Amino acid sequence: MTPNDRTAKGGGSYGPLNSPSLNSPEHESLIGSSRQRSQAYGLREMDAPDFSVAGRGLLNQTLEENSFLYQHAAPVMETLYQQIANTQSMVLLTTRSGMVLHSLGDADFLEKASQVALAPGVDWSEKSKGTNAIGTALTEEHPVVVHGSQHFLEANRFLTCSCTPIFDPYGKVMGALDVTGDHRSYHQHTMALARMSAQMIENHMYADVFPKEIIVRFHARAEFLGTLMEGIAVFTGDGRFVTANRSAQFQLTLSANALGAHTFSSLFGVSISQFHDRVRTAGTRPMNLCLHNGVTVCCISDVKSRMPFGGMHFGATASASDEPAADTQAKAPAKADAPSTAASRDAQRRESLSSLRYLDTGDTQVAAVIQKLYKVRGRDIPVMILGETGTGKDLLAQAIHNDSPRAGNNFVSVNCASIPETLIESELFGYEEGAFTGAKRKGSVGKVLFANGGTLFLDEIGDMPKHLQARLLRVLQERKVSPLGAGKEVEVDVAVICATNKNLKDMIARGEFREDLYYRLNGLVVRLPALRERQDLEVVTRKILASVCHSPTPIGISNQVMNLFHQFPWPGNFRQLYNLLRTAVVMVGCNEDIQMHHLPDDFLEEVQMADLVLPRASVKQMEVIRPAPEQAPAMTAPSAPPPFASTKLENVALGAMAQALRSTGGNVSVAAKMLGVSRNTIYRKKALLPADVWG
Ligand SMILES: Nc1ncnc2c1ncn2[C@@H]1O[C@H](COP(=O)(O)OP(=O)(O)OP(=O)(O)O)[C@@H](O)[C@H]1O
Repeated sequence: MTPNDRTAKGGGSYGPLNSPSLNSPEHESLIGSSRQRSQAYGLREMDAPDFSVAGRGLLNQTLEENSFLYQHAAPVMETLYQQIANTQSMVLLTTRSGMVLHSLGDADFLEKASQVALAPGVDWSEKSKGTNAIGTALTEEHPVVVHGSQHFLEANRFLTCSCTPIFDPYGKVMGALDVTGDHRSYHQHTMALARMSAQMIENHMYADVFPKEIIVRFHARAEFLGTLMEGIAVFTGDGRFVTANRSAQFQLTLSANALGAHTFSSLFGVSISQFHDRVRTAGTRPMNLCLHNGVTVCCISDVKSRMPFGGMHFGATASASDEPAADTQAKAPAKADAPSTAASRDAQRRESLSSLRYLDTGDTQVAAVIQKLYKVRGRDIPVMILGETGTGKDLLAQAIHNDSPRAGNNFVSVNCASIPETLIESELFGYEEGAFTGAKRKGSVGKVLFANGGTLFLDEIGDMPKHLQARLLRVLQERKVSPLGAGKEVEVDVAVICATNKNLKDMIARGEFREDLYYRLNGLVVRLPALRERQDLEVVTRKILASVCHSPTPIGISNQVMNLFHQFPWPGNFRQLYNLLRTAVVMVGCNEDIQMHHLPDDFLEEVQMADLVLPRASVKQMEVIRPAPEQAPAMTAPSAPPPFASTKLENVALGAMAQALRSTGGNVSVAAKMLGVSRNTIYRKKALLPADVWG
């Protein structure tokens, strides 16, 4: 379904999708169709609900697959929950198939909800539970309230549920957000709250789904920018329409399908390069643009820079995919503004962008690299960055650019390994209109010219085909480019940074890399240390954690895990650490410290294969369960469990929870206090605990 279809289903409203009001004819017909489907699935009203919970492996896998959804939804769920706290309700997040991923709720109500298995790992699709808000909203791809007796299964009729699908920026359902409560506590505003929360999640996703594209946020009234009402439209670097949210479609008075035929300039009346200039001048202030339909809107755009730890800030950055079509570029592409304004802008930008200073987090090798780079700053000396995969070469290149006087112009990154060999020439050097059959109608300026005035970053330079190495060398020596089929040369002024994890000298010896190009590129050679060599592992771990966990309380990491991190060889370097922490944060839910059992099994397998042994002392420091000293129940304490057996640790944790619950007659609040964990931690494991623990 496209956003356009959603518009049709939403009855023409471009605000939050409306659900048909309770007991209206539309609502009754929707419930009626759902009941028919429930019967067709072979369900009977008096059936006991299917309580089965996905096994731990499947739940973990599902969490991992849905980690993007979870990360965006979890903080919004917290806010939503705060608004409905103490109303005998809970908030649930599900996958698009209806499996519950995460739940937050009032302790009393959670007890009741657990009786009908409203818990992570349980399937609430229509097929499994018949008419219910989650299953029905997902089937209808529309917000739905299912109240009391409208539930198909008798067992669920004490509930009132308001659920709305969550759509990805392309209009595909990716999950659902549900508020469920006791049917006596039904409130008509609950659905609106749920829908607004879902819209908040949807709007927040744009920046992460489109890290390289141009995102324009606009509204006729400046005060609506940054709110749920703002229009969001996404364009490629050369101005092609990608997608837009419902508000944008409404303001542009065009459906998503119709928008597909438009470009940035046909909708906003200015070319992308003019727009960039205006963004630079306006800074973070909204600027006025006139839409194609004559409506004037206030607009902001974050033309982005790739930041370490996932941050995004204002800046002029282009990546390999941001190449402008030749028609939007002047013959000599964008130069820096006048030096005086450029200087003050650069100063501001340096504060906000990924900068060398930002990468200096306490490792002496990195500090030495940064010192060297400061010395050549602004000298246009070619920099060659060496380092294993994932050590941050790309990030360093970006920081060098952002800290240079060229920061006001484009940073163009070309991954020589990922462009097909047949395309690399035209991608780099551009082509003239009609240069070859099938070429874009207007031709293309190519990455090198697009970087004019800025920085060209040649990543994986060792993978550049030999015949193109000669052409690149000529460009670097003569500072001129001749696009394919152009028959003329265009002057170009770029700073060049290249990176590789190959040994270029060996390649030269084997005749695979040109020696003359090597010496042209290696003005200053710097090597980024592997993560296992760095002394600032703890600092970077905490920084990454802060960036991947959006919880107001910083997430911690247990000593045991940190000890393991210190011993692990990190073959994938930062990339591996980043992905690992992102997954662990999903497992831990931003409320506790990361423990061994939150680490993914494949990582623990790697650990075992690397034959690492943790000191026994660190095993004893295990903080999975931290009982209050005086009240510690006689639990199956982990005197010395095998270091990396995550399942065993999980069992220890479950054993402790079971004992604590038994000793408190099933009182979750007291048990949680005894164990030093949150109530939600226990509820999350509820399905894995034996039935007799509940008193
Ligand atoms: N100093 C750092 N602190 C935190 N995260 C970092 C750091 N350096 C890199 N990263 C993160 O690690 C990942 C890989 O970084 P990057 O792409 O710069 O590495 P690379 O050396 O260019 O990798 P490759 O050789 O595979 O292209 C990115 O997600 C990046 O944000």
